[in-house]
Amino acid sequence: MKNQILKIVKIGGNVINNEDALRSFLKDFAALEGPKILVHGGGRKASEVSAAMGLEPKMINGRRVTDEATVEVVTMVYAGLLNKKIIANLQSFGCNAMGLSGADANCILAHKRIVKDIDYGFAGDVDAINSEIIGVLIKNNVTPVFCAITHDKNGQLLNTNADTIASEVAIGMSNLYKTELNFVFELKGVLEDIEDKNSVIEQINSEKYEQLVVKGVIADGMLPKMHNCFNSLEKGVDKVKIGDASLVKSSTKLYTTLSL
Ligand SMILES: Nc1ncnc2c1ncn2[C@@H]1O[C@H](COP(=O)(O)OP(=O)(O)O)[C@@H](O)[C@H]1O
Ligand SMILES: CC(=O)N[C@@H](CCC(=O)OP(=O)(O)O)C(=O)O
Repeated sequence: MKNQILKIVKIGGNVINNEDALRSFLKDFAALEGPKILVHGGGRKASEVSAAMGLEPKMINGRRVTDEATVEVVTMVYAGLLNKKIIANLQSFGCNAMGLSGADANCILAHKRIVKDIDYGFAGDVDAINSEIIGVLIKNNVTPVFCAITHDKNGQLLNTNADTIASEVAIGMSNLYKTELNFVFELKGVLEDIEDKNSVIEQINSEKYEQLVVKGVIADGMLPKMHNCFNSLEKGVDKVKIGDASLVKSSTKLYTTLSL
């Protein structure tokens, strides 16, 4: 099967929060030929729902501090509302999708994120991807759709950055398939100047990446996204691209390609 290309596409919270943009993206994703996996975030919606419930959203270095009440909210938002809404839309476009958290069929095993001096609470770092069971779904023409929830096999659900899930799933699946990872967000790619939406940097290798970080061109959510891109290339993913929703239709030539 190593001659087949598996596409892993990740969509972020800003696309998900726009009803029309989401539906249009899902229509294009459904039409994508060949084996594919969708990974979705939803950070914006989770922050809105948390705030409405009187919980103040708190992010550190692009990751959500997830206390006991917040892990319940993110599970309801990611694994419930958003995942099922996405599945229903994909079904409407003829794509036989199945919505999954990392706990379902033990697809994504994680452990509580431990970082010196920062308590992220119930945030998870990925340990293992069950490529065998995911492969069985794909071979049976079922498209897996993962949300940003994993588990630790001791009954604890964990909130895991959706970019990290996408890159770990791509790495895990590269023992079975050639893998291409696409990060879809609201901009056309990684920008040289954040104020100029067309200033897309078309090629970034690891050397250029370091220069861009030092110059302060890459910041906020783009920092963990790029880190995940290079991590996946180092661990066997064949191709990584960052761009807007037209990336999936291959109707644009303007996007960022990452290389080592
Ligand atoms: N050089 C850059 N090019 C593009 N986006 C950048 C750059 N530096 C920082 N960003 C920020 O990173 C954000 C993308 O990260 P994030 O919000 O985590 O994406 P997602 O929508 O996939 O969750 C962009 O919305 C933008 O504000
Ligand atoms: C631990 C952690 O930070 N989890 C993320 C998961 C969702 C996500 O990554 O959503 P976007 O892709 O829309 O940003 C969060 O709760 O925001």
